[in-house]
Amino acid sequence: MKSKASAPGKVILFGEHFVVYGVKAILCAIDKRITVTAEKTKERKISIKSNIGKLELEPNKLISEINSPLKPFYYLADKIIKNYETGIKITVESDIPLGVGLGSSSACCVAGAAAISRLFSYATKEEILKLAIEAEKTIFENTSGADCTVCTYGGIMEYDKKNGFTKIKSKPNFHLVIANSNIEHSTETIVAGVREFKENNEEEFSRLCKEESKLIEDVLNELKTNNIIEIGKKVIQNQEYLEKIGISNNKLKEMVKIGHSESFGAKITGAGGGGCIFALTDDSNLNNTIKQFKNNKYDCFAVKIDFKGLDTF
Ligand SMILES: Nc1ncnc2c1ncn2[C@@H]1O[C@H](COP(=O)(O)OP(=O)(O)O)[C@@H](O)[C@H]1O
Ligand SMILES: C[C@@](O)(CCOP(=O)(O)O)CC(=O)O
Repeated sequence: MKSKASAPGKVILFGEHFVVYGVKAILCAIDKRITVTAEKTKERKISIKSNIGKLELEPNKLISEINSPLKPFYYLADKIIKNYETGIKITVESDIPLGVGLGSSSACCVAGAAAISRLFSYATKEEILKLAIEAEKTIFENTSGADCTVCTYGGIMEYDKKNGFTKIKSKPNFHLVIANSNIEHSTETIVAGVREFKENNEEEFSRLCKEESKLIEDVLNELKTNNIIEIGKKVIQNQEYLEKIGISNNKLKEMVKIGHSESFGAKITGAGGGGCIFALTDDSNLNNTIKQFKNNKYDCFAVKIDFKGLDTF
């Protein structure tokens, strides 16, 4: 018997970095997925195969001793097979580029938790989310859980540190054109850089947090009526705030400019310093926005918001 599950990636639409200091952020799931297949094996081993490599180990190893990007899967399999006399084989298929802020790690943890646990018993989405966050902590100890939450439930969510997650009811029909800078970035290093900026510019940073909060409230209002033109203006404004805190660079600025030329607005998504930007479009300017990136030799692809979240089959 095989158990299969897939989970979407995500983008941060608004509020990255400021969210670390208590401001709300808005995230959405995207229609690019990771699919995980799990099956029981007679031999008591955990074997994992993915496009990024392979791992085969006995159960009961210490997670801290495993030096592999596949360790979240090992963590999940080891935990779940503890009470059973079985081995497990896991296969990962992905259409989410890795390490550029599009939530590949959360999609892996959510799809992995669902595929592996449902091989043995029915687990609710809440239980799967809890397991997925534990697995993600084997890579990022300080994860807020926001990414795994949006990958599990799909749609658009607001999130803040104090109040957690609230699903946003509207179902906007926009397309996001995502362009990849192909510059690797470390979220941790960039978050530390922003902390330094904050410490050296307390007043300015506090003002920017207030402006970002106001911007997010405006976006939440505009989302009720799907006002893409106004939302696009907020995208541009949010990018200005991100520039001020120093997470942009010449390449990202150029990409934002290209994205902006035909769309309603473009900004960095995620930590910055590298990774991706998105341009907000609808049917009227989607193709021209893609054309602009392609003419300038940038990798890009269009996504829509995923309203399904975790899927098991
Ligand atoms: N195709 C894949 N196969 C196996 N693991 C993956 C895959 N894609 C992502 N991962 C997991 O997610 C981690 C990447 O996480 P991260 O650098 O945060 O990227 P992202 O920003 O895409 O989430 C990898 O180290 C690995 O643990
Ligand atoms: C910069 C930050 O706000 C988001 C980081 O996003 P990502 O890892 O690039 O998806 C950090 C955080 O919220 O923990």
